[in-house]
Amino acid sequence: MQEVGMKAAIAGASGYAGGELLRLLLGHPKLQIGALTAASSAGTALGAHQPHLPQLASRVIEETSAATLAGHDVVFLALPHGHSAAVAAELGPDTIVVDCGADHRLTDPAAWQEFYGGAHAGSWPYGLPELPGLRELLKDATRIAVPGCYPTAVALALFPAFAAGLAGPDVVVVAASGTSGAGKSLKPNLLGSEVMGAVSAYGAGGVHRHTPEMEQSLAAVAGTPVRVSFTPTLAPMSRGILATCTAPAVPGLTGQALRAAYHEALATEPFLTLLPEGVWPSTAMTYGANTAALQVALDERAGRVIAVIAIDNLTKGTAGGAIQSVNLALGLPEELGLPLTGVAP
Ligand SMILES: NC(=O)C1=CN([C@@H]2O[C@H](COP(=O)(O)OP(=O)(O)OC[C@H]3O[C@@H](n4cnc5c(N)ncnc54)[C@H](OP(=O)(O)O)[C@@H]3O)[C@@H](O)[C@H]2O)C=CC1
Ligand SMILES: CC(=O)N[C@@H](CCC(=O)OP(=O)(O)O)C(=O)O
Repeated sequence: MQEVGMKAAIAGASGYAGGELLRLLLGHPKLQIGALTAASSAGTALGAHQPHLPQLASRVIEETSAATLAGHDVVFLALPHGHSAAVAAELGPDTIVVDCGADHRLTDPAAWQEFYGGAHAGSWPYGLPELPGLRELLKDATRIAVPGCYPTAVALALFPAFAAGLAGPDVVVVAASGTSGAGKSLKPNLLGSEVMGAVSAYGAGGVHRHTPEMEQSLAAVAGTPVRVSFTPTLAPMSRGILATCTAPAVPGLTGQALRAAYHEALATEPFLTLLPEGVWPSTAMTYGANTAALQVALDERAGRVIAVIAIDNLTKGTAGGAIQSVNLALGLPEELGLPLTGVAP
């Protein structure tokens, strides 16, 4: 694979995920920014949509088509669900195609049908290198399915417990997300006056489309089916996810053994941090960084493992995670061009 002067196109360049891809790619030493494409904003300057990226302000957005995306080493698709498969099918097998949407994440067509509906496009290597076995799979991959933002948080929070056989398959997750998780288009529950000054639940009762994706990842680690009860909430912030994930503790588990398992699983992971004992994750710790901040505890009274994680939904939860997987696929250092530090306070 060529290593210098590689070009990346971004489809969906006017959106939130596209904007975060561009922000990170501007600092990537091996990937140059090629075509920028979208839909209704085609023909307009990027500066009208991503004013925080002045270096690219005069670049003109093109229509999303096989022709505009051709001739790139990497194509990032940051399009609404259901729009990636047709575009990807027209791109050559040597192009690395990265789907930031959901189209290629689920391996089970029945789960796709239940939660998304319509034809299942098939599954691609899942872009979460930290999960057992996936880092190897992503090396030399030419098609990559970027995980959903909530499923990224939940899989990273619980994989150490499942990999060590310390948790049972009855998972409960309550997670708060910033509003950028919903994309740029206007939605009634996302108007400023609905969001400011309030945290609200939505998509509860087993209906959120990220549920089967969480179950798929955790089952692969556990080697047994896993059930997830997931309740998302919206928090009055633009970015960030804070997920509290719990699962039954295996009999006899001690807090010390649980912590040791997390310590071991995370020790060599460049983007994952087990916080010092007593320090709990906050979304501020990972703002704009491709990192995850974790804490774990054993609730002895309830007999449950409690794992809390913070990520930035647009960075580790989408664009940063996507570039991390592309680095692997290109044989580059996994951390290349990716921020490892948050912003404080
Ligand atoms: N936001 C997040 O935290 C996360 C997002 N994702 C996924 O990334 C993808 C993009 O999300 P996000 O950036 O938030 O969404 P936005 O709504 O912010 O942006 C959508 C982008 O897609 C373009 N677009 C819309 N319809 C079409 C079409 N028919 N053909 C080509 N381009 C089109 C839009 O262009 P135009 O402006 O011209 O209409 C825009 O650039 C989605 O699949 C989303 O689920 C994944 C993980 C997290
Ligand atoms: C806050 C908010 O609305 N979040 C979105 C999920 C974020 C997202 O982009 O989902 P994908 O990764 O599947 O694209 C939601 O709950 O539908």
